Amino acid sequence: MELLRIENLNKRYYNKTALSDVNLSIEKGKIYGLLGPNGSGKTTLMKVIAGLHKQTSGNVLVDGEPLSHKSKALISYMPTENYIYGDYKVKHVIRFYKDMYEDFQEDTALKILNGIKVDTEFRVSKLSSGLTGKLKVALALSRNAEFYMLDEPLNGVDVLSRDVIMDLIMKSYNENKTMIISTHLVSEIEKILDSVIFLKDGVIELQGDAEELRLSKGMSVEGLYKEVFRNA
Ligand SMILES: Nc1ncnc2c1ncn2[C@@H]1O[C@H](COP(=O)(O)OP(=O)(O)OP(=O)(O)O)[C@@H](O)[C@H]1O
Repeated sequence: MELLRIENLNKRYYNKTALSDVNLSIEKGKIYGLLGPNGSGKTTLMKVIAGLHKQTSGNVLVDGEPLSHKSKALISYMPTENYIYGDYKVKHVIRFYKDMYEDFQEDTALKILNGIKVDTEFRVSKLSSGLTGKLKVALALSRNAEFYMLDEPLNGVDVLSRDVIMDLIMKSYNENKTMIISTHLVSEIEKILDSVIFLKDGVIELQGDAEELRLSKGMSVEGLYKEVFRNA
């Protein structure tokens, strides 16, 4: 069943075209990889879907309806930038999320943070970049949302932390949840993706089922990515 439909979406910042005639259908219960190099438009696309940027033209429909307060509440969006106030202790961030989001599950957050050894008495500014990355993902996944968008969750964290983050994503996923994960670290993320979207200079270059693409093209998604973006 379709959760999100994007029709003829264009986004321009002044004279820069960030997204050009994007058409997409996102089905419920799947994990999508939004893959592309720096500047390809991944963050812009997520911000438009999250309702944080207004498109220049085109339609974004969630459950068949244009973006609204109601549809935005279904989406748990993790921005790529470090948005958490550094002077807060982790426990204050949790309180903030609890106040901010009706679907935030404090017990889940505390369990995840305990499991990944993030002390809630710690100040956010004192966390390593690996722990900050894990905290951001843990907060986004602790919302009982229908639709998760994680923008570059593997960026700036070491290889071991990447494994922990992927494990968190897989443990919180179930067939009632839909996820879009953006990254340029394709080899790491490939194994958890059902479907892939290649974005190049604001244009969807390729999209499809990850397994079907591997079979039809005779290579991994990473191999395909390198082929498509080699001259980007
Ligand atoms: N606020 C803005 N004003 C002007 N141009 C912008 C703005 N935000 C993004 N852009 C431009 O739009 C294009 C797409 O940027 P975007 O951040 O969406 O790409 P991205 O794939 O997420 O890249 P990255 O991985 O570097 O975050 C880039 O050329 C970028 O410079």
